[in-house]
Amino acid sequence: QQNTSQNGPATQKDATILILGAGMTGITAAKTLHDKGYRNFIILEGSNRIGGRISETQIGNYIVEGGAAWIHGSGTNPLLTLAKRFNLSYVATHYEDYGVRDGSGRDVTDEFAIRYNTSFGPAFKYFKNYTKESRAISRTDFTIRSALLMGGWRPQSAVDDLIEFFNIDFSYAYAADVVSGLHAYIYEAYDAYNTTDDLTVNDVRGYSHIVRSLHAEFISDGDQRLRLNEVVTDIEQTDEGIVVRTKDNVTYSADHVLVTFSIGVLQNNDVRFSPPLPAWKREAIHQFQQALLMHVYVQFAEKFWDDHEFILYASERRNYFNIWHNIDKTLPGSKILQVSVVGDEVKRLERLKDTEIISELLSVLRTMYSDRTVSEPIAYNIPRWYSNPLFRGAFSNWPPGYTINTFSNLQAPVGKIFFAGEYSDRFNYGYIQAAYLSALRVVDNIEECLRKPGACDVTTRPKENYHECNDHTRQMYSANQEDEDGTCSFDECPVSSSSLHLSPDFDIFISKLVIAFLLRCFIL
Ligand SMILES: Cc1cc2nc3c(=O)[nH]c(=O)nc-3n(C[C@H](O)[C@H](O)[C@H](O)COP(=O)(O)OP(=O)(O)OC[C@H]3O[C@@H](n4cnc5c(N)ncnc54)[C@H](O)[C@@H]3O)c2cc1C
Repeated sequence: QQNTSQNGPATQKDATILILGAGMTGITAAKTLHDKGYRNFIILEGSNRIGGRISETQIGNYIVEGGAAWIHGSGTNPLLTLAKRFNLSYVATHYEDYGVRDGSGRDVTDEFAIRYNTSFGPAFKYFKNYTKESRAISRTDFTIRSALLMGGWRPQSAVDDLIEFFNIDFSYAYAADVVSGLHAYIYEAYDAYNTTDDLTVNDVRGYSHIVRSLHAEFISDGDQRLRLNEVVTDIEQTDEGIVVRTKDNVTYSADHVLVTFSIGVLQNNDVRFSPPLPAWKREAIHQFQQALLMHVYVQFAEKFWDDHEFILYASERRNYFNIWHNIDKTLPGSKILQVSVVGDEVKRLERLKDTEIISELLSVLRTMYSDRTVSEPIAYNIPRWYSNPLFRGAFSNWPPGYTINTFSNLQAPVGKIFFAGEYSDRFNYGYIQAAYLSALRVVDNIEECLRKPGACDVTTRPKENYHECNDHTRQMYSANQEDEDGTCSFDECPVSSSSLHLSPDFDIFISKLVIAFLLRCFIL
């Protein structure tokens, strides 16, 4: 491959590995490669900074988080370990400290608490148990909505809608109807971290201080291996290697490429692959979900709102400035409110002018506080992630019916093009710890490739028929091979009769057939 880079080192290829994207995934991957002794990499980042969707922004004299704002899960969460290592400042999030107002400005906090305790809370518990049980016996997928319904939750009022929105939509940025119940692993991840707590970041250096600190541990300022403002447009893979082209028509050549762009960027075809990605990979990418979330920050001269950490608005219009986070609690004296919306409402708002958005949210605040004076804000900040071609949304979500097999395809490399990012960690997808963990996983895979030249030359579809390994699946299928990630592959043998249950006679017939088939498998 000819070296056509304008400013690359004078080697046959510009680098052994090109890392595309300098968010948490890209920087963690580069640091891990560095620590393992692989130093011949180049990081290409489209924006003028590192950190990606971890991005602080200024409002008045305060620094707030336009993207990720929470450490989801304390305890042994590896993200918290990083936060502690780099002295990031954060405070506990008190979701239980809330007040609720309705569309007439009435305080309906008690009604909210009663409905939560008597109906939503038990149904939510039911859903979590049902999920665990369903995995243990390999049930097919279901939506969070169906599990909540089975648990007895039937929202009937604006207050009920708000309870659900605060507990489901505010986490997933999708409604319960379109989130996989079977693959809602985050609660188990919390269990594994031995925590139920979230932490709000309130560091003047911004949450991205963690990414910058990781970066500073292995690369010094001015090191040419990090190239900012390089928007990748094309990735071409040939037998000789991989060539990456940028918007400014600069090309970089390498043996391996790690793509860390968001699932939204990949879905939007912002980057062309040549040859095109195989169908199994495109299917895996396009069927996953990119959730939309927008945090708007407004600062006022005087604090007029209730003294709770969360101020909730029970509106007849769901997902319309319902969740207000009182930043005055996390940045005392700031007189800042953060309001969050998700989904299609984000698309609508991102198309409006800032002043139009502020005017809408002010009218909501004036409805909630009809008895008080709500003056114009003195400052505001409105991050737009959905319309930014480098992000195309906030974080990933696992849709109902999306299988573990397809998820394996989502993680899998295509030849020597590797993929990682917050969407590609099975148990923490969506969160920053997922970005971090996915980088560690993918570096192991790249290293295997580097150690055994030729091992990754062929583009193969990953194994079929993945199921979670447990006693039930072992009984249902014959040949199995347990993988490190806890999945089993059952490549050849059929489902046993126990799952069919048509009639006793038919069951016996099928059993005989299965035994004959298993014997054949065994002999072969
Ligand atoms: C509003 C919002 C709120 C969130 N809240 C939380 C939270 O509270 N807690 C939490 O844990 N997570 C949260 N997240 C998710 C979290 O930010 C992500 O999971 C994580 O930062 C993703 O890191 P990444 O490196 O995988 O991807 P990214 O950060 O997206 O990094 C990918 C990089 O690739 C670059 N790039 C994209 N396209 C190109 C191109 N064509 N050429 C070159 N470079 C390109 C981008 O500029 C970016 O820097 C939130 C995200 C948003 C947007």
